[in-house]
Amino acid sequence: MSRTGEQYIESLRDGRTIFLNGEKITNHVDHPAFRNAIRSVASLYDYQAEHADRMTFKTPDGKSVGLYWELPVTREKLIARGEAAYAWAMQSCGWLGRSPDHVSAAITGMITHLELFEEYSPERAEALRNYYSYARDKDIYLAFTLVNPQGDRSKTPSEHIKNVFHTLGVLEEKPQGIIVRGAKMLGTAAVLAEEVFVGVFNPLKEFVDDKYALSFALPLNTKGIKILSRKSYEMGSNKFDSPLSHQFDENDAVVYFDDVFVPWERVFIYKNTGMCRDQFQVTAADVLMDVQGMARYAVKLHFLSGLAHSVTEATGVNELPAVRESLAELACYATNMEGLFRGLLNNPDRHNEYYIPNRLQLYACQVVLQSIYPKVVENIRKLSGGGVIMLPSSYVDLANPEIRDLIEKTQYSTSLAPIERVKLLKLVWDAIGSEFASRHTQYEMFYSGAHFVALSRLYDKYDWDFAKSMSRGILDSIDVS
Ligand SMILES: Cc1cc2nc3c(=O)[nH]c(=O)nc-3n(C[C@H](O)[C@H](O)[C@H](O)COP(=O)(O)OP(=O)(O)OC[C@H]3O[C@@H](n4cnc5c(N)ncnc54)[C@H](O)[C@@H]3O)c2cc1C
Repeated sequence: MSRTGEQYIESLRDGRTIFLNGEKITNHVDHPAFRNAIRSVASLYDYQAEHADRMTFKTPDGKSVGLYWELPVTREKLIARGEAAYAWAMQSCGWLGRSPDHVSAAITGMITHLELFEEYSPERAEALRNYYSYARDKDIYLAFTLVNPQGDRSKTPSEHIKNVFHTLGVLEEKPQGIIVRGAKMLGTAAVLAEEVFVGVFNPLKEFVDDKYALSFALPLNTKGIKILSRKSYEMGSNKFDSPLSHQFDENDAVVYFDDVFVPWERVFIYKNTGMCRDQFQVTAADVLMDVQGMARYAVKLHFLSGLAHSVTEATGVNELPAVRESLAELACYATNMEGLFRGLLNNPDRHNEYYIPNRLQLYACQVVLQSIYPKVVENIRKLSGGGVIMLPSSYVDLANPEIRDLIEKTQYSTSLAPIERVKLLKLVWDAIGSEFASRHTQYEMFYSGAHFVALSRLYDKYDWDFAKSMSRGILDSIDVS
């Protein structure tokens, strides 16, 4: 049997250091800022255990673990991994960006290109291979921190001369490992996960920035790791008023490494800028990871399309031609993303014995994904009008007979009873207008890198010669002599 939600919850009682609202949190598992999101993840593990036949596979020593750890040695295995990601995404309607199938898939994607690590360093390759087996067999939930804190983006980390450990770097090398100090910008789900995987996404200057060119993984309760949580959207919420924030606020945090010891067996890249780049841009880390990203996004767009349709039914405008067009646009985005996701699964490349989604197609998906999300939100805002604001202050209003009577009179709809109308519009606001919603827009726009980075990756990978060959043919056929 694969791990259960309860086992996952117990594993989080590990004494990690989290700061929130001026306090060090002692029991984050039951804390009102995090407890529901943790239980939402737990329910994913329960779902996985209940549907083990299509969500898990057996490790060499017979344990059942999530398909995201499986090496895609056949096309069918790649498709099964995608379907499992889709099934998990359906459990949160796409609102859990960093479910446990995200970073685990990145590590699996590094293993498909293990020769790259072996060429670089047999010791580091062995560390990665052993870590993969360890994390897979325990079905560990990982967060990751790849991006350096912004500081001054016109400078590389070593050029921050007044604060050289602003960005995480090596402080000291020891016989048994290294001591690291400094911050990584954001660890989404760092309060929910069991371990953190560290790498580098930003460009580094070879030789100049070597001490920042690291990759390693550690349990989140390791001495010296400090998780600085952003504001919790779950805290103080309730399911009636904030149905999404209440259960799916996966949290984001600055992760600070306060002189943390990393044993060599957990170090995968040490002082090598090129490997830090190749870890995500040459191996299948990003493409396998984004099988989850694209599945989740397609599900989320379907959810948002349905929500928009429900709003227009509630306000009686759904059959107006202009409204049908707006709704069709949403359906088009959702259907296109579904197609792009399925294209990734069904049109793989081969590397060694592995079936790997096509990198150019993934890059194109990321560019489209980042661009359309704000448009989707704007579209639903337009369709919703002021209805998402004309709402009772909280569920407590319903307990007061005088206010409830007024709510029943004012929340009129031909398709919904007044309280149902309120419930629907509160859900819409939490999806498109609340602080939780706004963070989601930022997430979709940035989680795979800033837009200019996504465009640049696509530019570099695209087959311009093929594209230009057609016009070349026409141009060459024009004889001006
Ligand atoms: C909600 C959320 C969750 C996240 N979770 C994680 C996580 O779990 N792990 C993780 O590692 N990272 C995470 N990130 C970080 C994410 O990967 C970064 O936001 C992303 O890589 C962009 O980097 P940045 O935010 O530092 O933007 P910057 O690099 O500072 O760029 C900001 C803007 O400045 C402009 N700009 C900057 N440089 C240039 C340039 N050279 N040319 C043109 N324009 C430029 C662009 O307009 C750009 O959009 C998360 C981000 C968000 C918003």
